[in-house]
Amino acid sequence: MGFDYAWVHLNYTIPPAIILSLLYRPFFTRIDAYKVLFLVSIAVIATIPWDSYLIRRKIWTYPPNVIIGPTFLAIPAEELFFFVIQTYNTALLYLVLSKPILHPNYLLGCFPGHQTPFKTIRNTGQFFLAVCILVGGHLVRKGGEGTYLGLILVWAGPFALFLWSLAYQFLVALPYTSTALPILGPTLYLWVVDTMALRRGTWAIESGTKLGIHVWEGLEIEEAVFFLATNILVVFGLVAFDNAMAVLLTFPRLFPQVPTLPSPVLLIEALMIGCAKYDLARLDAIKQASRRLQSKSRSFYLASSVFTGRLRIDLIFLYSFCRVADDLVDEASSEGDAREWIIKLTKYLDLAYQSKETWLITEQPDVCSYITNNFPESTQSALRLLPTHILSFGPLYELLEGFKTDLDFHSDNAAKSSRNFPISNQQDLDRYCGRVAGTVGELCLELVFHHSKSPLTISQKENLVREGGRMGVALQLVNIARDIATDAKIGRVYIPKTWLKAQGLQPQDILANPDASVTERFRESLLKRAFTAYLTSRDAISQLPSDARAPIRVAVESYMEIGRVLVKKGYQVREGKATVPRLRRLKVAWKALSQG
Ligand SMILES: CC(C)=CCC/C(C)=C/CC/C(C)=C/CC/C(C)=C/[C@@H]1[C@@H](COP(=O)(O)OP(=O)(O)O)[C@]1(C)CC/C=C(\C)CC/C=C(\C)CCC=C(C)C
Repeated sequence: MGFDYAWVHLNYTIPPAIILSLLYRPFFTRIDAYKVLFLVSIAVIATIPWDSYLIRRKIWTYPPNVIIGPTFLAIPAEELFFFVIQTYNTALLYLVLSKPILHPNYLLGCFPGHQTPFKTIRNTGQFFLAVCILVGGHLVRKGGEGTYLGLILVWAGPFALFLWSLAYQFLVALPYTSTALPILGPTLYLWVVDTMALRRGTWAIESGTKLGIHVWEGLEIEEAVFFLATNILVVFGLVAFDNAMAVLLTFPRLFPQVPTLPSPVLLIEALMIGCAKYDLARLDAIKQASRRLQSKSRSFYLASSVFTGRLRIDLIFLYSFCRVADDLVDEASSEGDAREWIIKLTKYLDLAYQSKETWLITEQPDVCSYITNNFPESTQSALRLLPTHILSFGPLYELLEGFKTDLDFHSDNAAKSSRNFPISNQQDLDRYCGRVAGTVGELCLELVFHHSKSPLTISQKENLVREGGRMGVALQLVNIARDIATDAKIGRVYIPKTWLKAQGLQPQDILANPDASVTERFRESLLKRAFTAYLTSRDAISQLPSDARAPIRVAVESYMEIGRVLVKKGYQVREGKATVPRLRRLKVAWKALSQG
């Protein structure tokens, strides 16, 4: 009896497991737990017979003085633990690195011209893996020095071939950070650990069944291939799982109901569905919407990565619609054009909500053709994919009312001196914020309620919607406080005239000198109101369904952090706007998630 093998675990495999677990703990979802458990079970079941065979054939051995003692089918307990911990570590590293990824973005539809290169890649991979299996079989049959390598190839090859055939397209499309990195990182680490274990004599590879080739001094080629192959299998398994989930979540027409933890049969079914069945318009809309989110809002992009399932996709669609509508109005070449956009958007909502039976805009030909004929190409998918079957129309019309206030600042023919300033008093400010952002809070919550499994009573929902609306106001006040100078450049002053008058000022004074020291006083007042609203509504978040609680907290906190940065001053400015540094944003998200 000895503790050498246990010592390897204590020093080299358990510490990374603890570090990764602590790092990922706030992000860990039920589906993650399912994925890891699934992978670990398969790894253990698939490795036991193979490993047992190798030990019985004395291809590798454990001196009795390095293991504690208990064995299963000749495999020491420490070795069994190795299967679990290695799979766990590689899986967690994959999860950490894949967290920001929106997997539907990497699904590829059957576009003419796209398939040929992918088929070539698939065939090349299949050919390579088939050759590995055949070479492995040959080496095993021949016996002697190639036996160990042969046994690795015939064992790992078929699993790799199976997973590659199912998920090759995803494996190729995903960024290297979530494929190559979680394979190569742990592989290199285990090569180093293995070298040390072999040198210490914790385990020994018997001569006669190994090639005697070393990758570096002390690392046998077979050991190197073994660790590379096992990490490839773990990552291929996880990628195949995510590929299946992406198909299940992206296409509600193909899979109307997706259980939180889909069965292996359903996962395989999703992987077997040919891309010819994919809804290409929906796929393209998801890609466009997530690109829009990524490029336009750092806070909500970060927050979106912690939402899961179809709620994440629908929130991105909602963001995309809000952003497109806001930009159409804000970036119109004249006030008249902007008003024209609001009329068109109103007509679009009228059409989308006139029929109660159809559940998706994409299935309403009159709405689709209205969109095609009246909106720029780049905005059309955002309008078509707004989940109107889940959202009530009231907040959407209100949002457009809010945009009208923005236009009331302008008057094409008016001289600068006779500009209009519609925010006369605090009530006007509250009404405006409620319209452009309170509504967004309400809409977000409607999506949360729809996608959540936990039941809430009508009065609980009403209370949450009220608080969500208030939280939206808080965020908008932060937005206004941040953008005083950029808004002034386009002739807008959201500081109520009554506040200005109390300081002997008029909106024109802000336009003339938005960076004057007195502006700071108004910024402080706006932030004070923002934080009062935020503190009033913050506790309501803990009454949200458990799966949405932490992600909503991240969305709110990462935006409110802009307010905290503004309060402290000395902030970074990007494109004229105060920003929260990336690391600080990540810390905020991590802290918000840790609150559960
Ligand atoms: C995670 C995710 C994808 C969330 C999407 C949230 C969403 C749909 C935002 C819409 C944003 C938008 C473009 C709205 C148009 C009107 C507008 C400009 C509103 C301002 C947003 C700022 O967005 P922007 O892209 O300009 O960001 P930058 O300033 O450039 O960084 C607003 C400040 C409003 C945002 C308001 C909300 C997101 C509502 C918040 C409330 C909740 C989430 C509910 C909280 C629940 C309880 C119970 C308290």
